Amino acid sequence: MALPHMEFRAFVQALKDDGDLVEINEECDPNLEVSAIIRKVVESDERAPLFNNLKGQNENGLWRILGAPNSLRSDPRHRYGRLARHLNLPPTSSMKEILDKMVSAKTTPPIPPKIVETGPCKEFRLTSDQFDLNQLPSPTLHQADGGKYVQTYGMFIVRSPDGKWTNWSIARAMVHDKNHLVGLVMLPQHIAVIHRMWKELGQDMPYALAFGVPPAAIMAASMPLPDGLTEAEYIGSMVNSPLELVKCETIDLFVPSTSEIVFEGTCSVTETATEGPFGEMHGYVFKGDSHFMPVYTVNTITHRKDAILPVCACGRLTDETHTMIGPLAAAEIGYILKSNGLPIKEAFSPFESQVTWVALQVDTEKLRAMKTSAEAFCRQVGDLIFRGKPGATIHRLLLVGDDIDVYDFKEVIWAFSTRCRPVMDEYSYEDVPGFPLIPYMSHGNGPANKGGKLVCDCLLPVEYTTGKNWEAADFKESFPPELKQKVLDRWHSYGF
Ligand SMILES: Cc1cc2c3c(c1C)C(C)(C)C[C@@H](C(=O)Cc1ccccc1)N3c1c([nH]c(=O)[nH]c1=O)N2C[C@H](O)[C@H](O)[C@H](O)COP(=O)(O)O
Ligand SMILES: [K+]
Repeated sequence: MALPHMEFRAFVQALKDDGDLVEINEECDPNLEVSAIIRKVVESDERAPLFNNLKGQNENGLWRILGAPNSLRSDPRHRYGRLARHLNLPPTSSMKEILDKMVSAKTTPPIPPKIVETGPCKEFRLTSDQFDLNQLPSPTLHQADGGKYVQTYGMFIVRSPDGKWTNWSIARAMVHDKNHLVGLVMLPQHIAVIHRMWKELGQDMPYALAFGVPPAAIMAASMPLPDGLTEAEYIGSMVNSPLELVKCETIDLFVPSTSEIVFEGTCSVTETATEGPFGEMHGYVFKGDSHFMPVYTVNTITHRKDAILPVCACGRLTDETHTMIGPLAAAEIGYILKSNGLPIKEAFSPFESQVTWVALQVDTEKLRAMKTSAEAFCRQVGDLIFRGKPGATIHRLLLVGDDIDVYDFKEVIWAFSTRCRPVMDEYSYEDVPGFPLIPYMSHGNGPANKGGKLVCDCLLPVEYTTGKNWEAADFKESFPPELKQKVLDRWHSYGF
């Protein structure tokens, strides 16, 4: 068996070996029961549920469901263990180590994928008359959802008409009828950019939707990597070995050969249908909140025996939309700022902000050398991020000093609450694209797709000029080292 980051089934085995999997063999109903269990799991950082016995499974075991594929573990020492297993990192890895790994391939040469003749994803093949997406165990995730969201953790594979750019990304899709999906295709996402290219040609866009892909691939699929970059090559470089891809049956695209399930077909550039409502990443489902989105025809399904469909039952904290979308955008944002010469050390999207914020740790010594003003610096950061794609889902950028650990929300909210004077230290952006999924945008008082963004300066004025002129009134900073050591050494003998 391959390594966990390179084959989904090996990844599931690794979770089992880690004691991070609960196999449920009694029959479960994909209509809400499965998702209710997953929601309870992700709201308590419980072990990932593998549903082996779903109502509606077909004679070849199509399909089982793995819930919470990339959510959190309750043991603080292994908090991000599931994410670490996606990248062949130790389960004790920190979010910093995980995100550093995701940007590590920025400076190494791409490694193109290797095409293989066949693979496990070809074990079974169903033509469109041999399956009905409503009969297969497509899950309904929230009672107010507009349909069965079968696609929440699969990977869309689409290619520009000139064949130069193959984009891998996660975008949701629900069952429309026995052979059709309808899915969210929304700018500035690359799937929408490429969809438009085909639309201009007047041709439907060929797509593959691969479920249960190599975990390292799904991480890159969820990251806003640069326009034109082919994720397969980036991932190859990141894991330092070529991904193995196999040709689709009916279209000229390639999928990871060990994928659990592959849908193949075309995405219409003319036909739309109602998509949503959907219990979304910010934790809300608004009744009747549906939009017209493109229709995907599913021509063929190929799959492994007893294939596993990974499912993200998203909503309130903490599921894959929080552990991946915000942090991976933060990683790209941090990289962009650094490569533009700005003195940024770390970038993270706090879960507690429902991943609508990114906190940026500033190297204030380098900042002081810039002899810049707060306004100029904040505008430089805001212009670079809010006018670009990686910042699309982020509505607040918080600039914090060297003493603040951006991976620790208690630190971030302390700096924000005490060092950022409301309004005066905040720089607004009303003329940039907004993220319409956030309720104060979609159901708020202003335009849903424009503005509502801030750069919040949580650096005190001295941090721009002469440096930190305070001591934190806490154990760490308000006592001499030898006294602190004495207290620590005697802590138990005091009686604590
Ligand atoms: C991990 C995850 C990620 C997304 C989504 C979900 C999960 C689990 C689900 C399916 C659960 C929810 C869904 C959303 O409803 C959340 C969302 C996020 C961002 C934009 C729109 C919707 N979604 C999604 C998403 N991108 C979207 O274009 N429609 C999507 O449907 N994303 C984010 C998307 O993958 C990232 O932005 C990538 O950078 C996209 O790749 P590039 O275009 O940059 O190459
Ligand atoms: K991507």
